[in-house]
Amino acid sequence: MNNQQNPKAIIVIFGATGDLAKRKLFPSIYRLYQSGKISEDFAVIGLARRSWSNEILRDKVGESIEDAFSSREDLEHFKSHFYYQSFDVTDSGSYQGLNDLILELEGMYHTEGNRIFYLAMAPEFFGTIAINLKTYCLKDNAGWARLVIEKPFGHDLPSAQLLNNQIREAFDEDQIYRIDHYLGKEMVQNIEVIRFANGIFEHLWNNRFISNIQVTSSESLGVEDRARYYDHSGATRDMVQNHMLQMVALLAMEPPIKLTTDEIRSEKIKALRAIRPIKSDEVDESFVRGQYDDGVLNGEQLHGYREEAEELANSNTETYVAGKIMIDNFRWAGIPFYIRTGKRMAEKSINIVVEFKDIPMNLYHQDESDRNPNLLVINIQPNEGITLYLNAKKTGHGSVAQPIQLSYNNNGAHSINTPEAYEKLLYDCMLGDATNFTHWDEVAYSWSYIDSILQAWEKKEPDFPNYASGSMGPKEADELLEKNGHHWWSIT
Ligand SMILES: NC(=O)C1=CN([C@@H]2O[C@H](COP(=O)(O)OP(=O)(O)OC[C@H]3O[C@@H](n4cnc5c(N)ncnc54)[C@H](OP(=O)(O)O)[C@@H]3O)[C@@H](O)[C@H]2O)C=CC1
Ligand SMILES: O=C1O[C@H](COP(=O)(O)O)[C@@H](O)[C@H](O)[C@H]1O
Repeated sequence: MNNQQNPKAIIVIFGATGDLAKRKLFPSIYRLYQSGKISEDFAVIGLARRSWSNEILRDKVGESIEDAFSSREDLEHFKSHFYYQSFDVTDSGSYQGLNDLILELEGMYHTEGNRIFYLAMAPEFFGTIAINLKTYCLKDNAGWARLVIEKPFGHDLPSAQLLNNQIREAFDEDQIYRIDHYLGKEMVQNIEVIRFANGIFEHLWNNRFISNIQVTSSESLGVEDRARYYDHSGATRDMVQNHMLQMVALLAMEPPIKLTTDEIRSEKIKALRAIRPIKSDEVDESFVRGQYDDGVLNGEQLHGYREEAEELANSNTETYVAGKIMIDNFRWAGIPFYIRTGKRMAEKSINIVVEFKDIPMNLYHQDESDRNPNLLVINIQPNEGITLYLNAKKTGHGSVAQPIQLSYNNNGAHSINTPEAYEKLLYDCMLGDATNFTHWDEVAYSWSYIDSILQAWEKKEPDFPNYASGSMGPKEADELLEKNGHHWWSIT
């Protein structure tokens, strides 16, 4: 890892006219600039087919950071670092022109040959771009070259493997930065610190003391204007294969021997490898899928998924998934990791609940139903913080125990913090720190796990829609936990 604090680089964004660039990348680069993390020595080249000019790109950049800039002068100066080139990634002639522009800007901005190629485009282009960058010697320069790849990384294991082979023809594994923006979220990064910097937790972090772990990422938004992508993907590929399994890996992994990229990744890989594969005839016992119907959320009447766009009218794509993941290793044997994620649910919330086992003889709660197990809750979004649920004496009532909460609130400047996550990850990439990016082996184990679930589902037509917009998902997701004597904890 390079410890240089003000990295210098040319950032080339493939797909600069798109949604991701506008909503996440431009604001993130601005915040890095504003906070002094990148100095004057950077330039951004935006590429896409439409015939924009530098001025048009700069205007768009300005619009995307409208609420954030500190002064007009500062904004104009920042925007002047942006350059646009009309570019078709499938046209080899374009790459020579890009090379010329990069060389010119490297001279102007003294970026020492450091280059980031950020692929903010549909994944079918990733392989072509990577190979062309090699063919036209764009990656063989005096400084470092890094390739940032957006999700989805493939559609299943074979397509991900194919894509990876194409990319690896041009770039080494340590030059590839596969983005999972959940790994840039402050409280997701906090999981390791909470676990490995606190004796009270790490000693209890196993199947002797933990009853179950629940990971929820619920969204109140629906499919919005991403129907074409989403209907081809569904919640399992969109959220479970990456974000949800990454959080499970961080919760389940063994302590790394050092806080280095390789050691942390190696422990995450081992955790993912230990996930028990699901046999196709057992999928229904462990996984539940759903699709949202119409319903009411915050007083607003909402359409069901199939009414959101014409092409969704007969869709059987799942917008909700809940599952029970078992990890077959010494630490976790027998302990379920429950996950759930879905669109158009009652609220936007990402949280982790670690439910501890009860003590052998509870003197204060003899009736099973009125026990309050100790919980460790990690709130990731929109609230950021940690809460420990304990039992303490009820004041003035003899020996009556009541649940209390010890809370730490980390809510800072960012409540809905996706751009902030991108900002951190982009900076990590500039520093050469790949810890919070996914290694190919993590991607491969995750696909291999979910492929069997998806294949089983493909064979059976679902009974959709099966949950109301504004609810917490289908009732089968509650039954999934009830079978084991558990229930979802409702945490806000
Ligand atoms: N948007 C989001 O919130 C998220 C997006 N992602 C991923 O990021 C990537 C980009 O997504 P998003 O920005 O939403 O997609 P968009 O469809 O909004 O943008 C696609 C971009 O690709 C350009 N493009 C398409 N074909 C070509 C071509 N042949 N040559 C050059 N440029 C081309 C388009 O510009 P033009 O038409 O001018 O050529 C446009 O700039 C995808 O992989 C997506 O899955 C991941 C997480 C979240
Ligand atoms: O990757 C994705 O994530 C978002 C949810 O991200 P969050 O940071 O707001 O939790 C999801 O809406 C989208 O469908 C998916 O592609």
